Amino acid sequence: MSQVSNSDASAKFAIELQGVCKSFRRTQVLSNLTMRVERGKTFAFLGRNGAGKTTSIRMLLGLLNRDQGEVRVLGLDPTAEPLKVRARVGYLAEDQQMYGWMRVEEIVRFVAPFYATWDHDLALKYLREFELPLATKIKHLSKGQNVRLGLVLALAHRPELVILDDPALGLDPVMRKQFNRDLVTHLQGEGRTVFYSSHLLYEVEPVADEVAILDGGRLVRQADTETLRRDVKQFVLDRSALAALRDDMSVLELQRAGDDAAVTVQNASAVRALLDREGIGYRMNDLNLDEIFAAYVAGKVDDDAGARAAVDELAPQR
Ligand SMILES: Nc1ncnc2c1ncn2[C@@H]1O[C@H](COP(=O)(O)OP(=O)(O)OP(=O)(O)O)[C@@H](O)[C@H]1O
Repeated sequence: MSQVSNSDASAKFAIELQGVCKSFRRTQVLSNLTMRVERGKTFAFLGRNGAGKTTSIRMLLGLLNRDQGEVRVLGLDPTAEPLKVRARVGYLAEDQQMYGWMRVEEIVRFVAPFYATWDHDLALKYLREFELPLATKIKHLSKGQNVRLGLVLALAHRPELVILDDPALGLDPVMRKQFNRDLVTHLQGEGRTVFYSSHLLYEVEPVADEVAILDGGRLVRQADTETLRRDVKQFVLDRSALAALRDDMSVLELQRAGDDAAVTVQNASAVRALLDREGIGYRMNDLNLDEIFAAYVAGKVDDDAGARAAVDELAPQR
């Protein structure tokens, strides 16, 4: 089993979780979560509501203790050194509430002293670029302006790692797009690591280098986006051909389409080679990340045995 890093300066990974478990009372919320985020990457942390994303993020920030396992953020244990971690991390919470009575310019001055590395000129630059009115009280900002202000406060101390917890929650589709554009413009390409949690895959698809899919507190897949697109495909083939593939498909989802079966697999090149070898006709469909995400979290197939049972159910009886 690999070990987590112990030196912050040399840590290759901005985030490392090793065998992390967490329960609230008797409910297990995270089960043996192991995940690594390389520095400089934009990493999408995906899961449906309640999958355990916020719980994981609270651990990364040292706000919550794990029951088991190891956590390192920039090489530091956030439970042991929460302040050191917070000084180097920018954090934007979902639905972040700020002091409504403060003016934009006041909250920037209020937050600045918490960070030794605060760059006031940078804060002003972001405020200008995001067209945030300095003299307006926070309670009078629109939702979109509020999220952008949160981003300014999360970025102006030039953090090495930025953690965004469903940041675009509650924004309309146009604002979400704009927010992602802001993100790309201001974060990517500066060597920063961005850890972006969301339950909307299409939202992060254009910006993510790598994706982790969390389902019911378990990591079901971590891969770079290109690999996911290459490996996960849908095959449409005659149901009678299913039996030949029964033991060699890594099935995520299986649907009947008349006499055909539509099978989403996570080992497309192997399945393709097998079908070609067996002379079985098929159509192979590319999937977008939304469809891939749905196959992992909504597909009825949990494991190899489940996949075989599903194939048997769908294959025509002899
Ligand atoms: N303090 C707590 N006490 C009890 N249960 C909790 C607590 N915090 C979270 N949970 C439960 O843990 C599970 C995971 O919650 P979490 O907020 O981490 O999910 P999430 O993936 O961030 O979901 P969302 O997208 O809805 O924010 C949920 O079932 C939630 O009800």
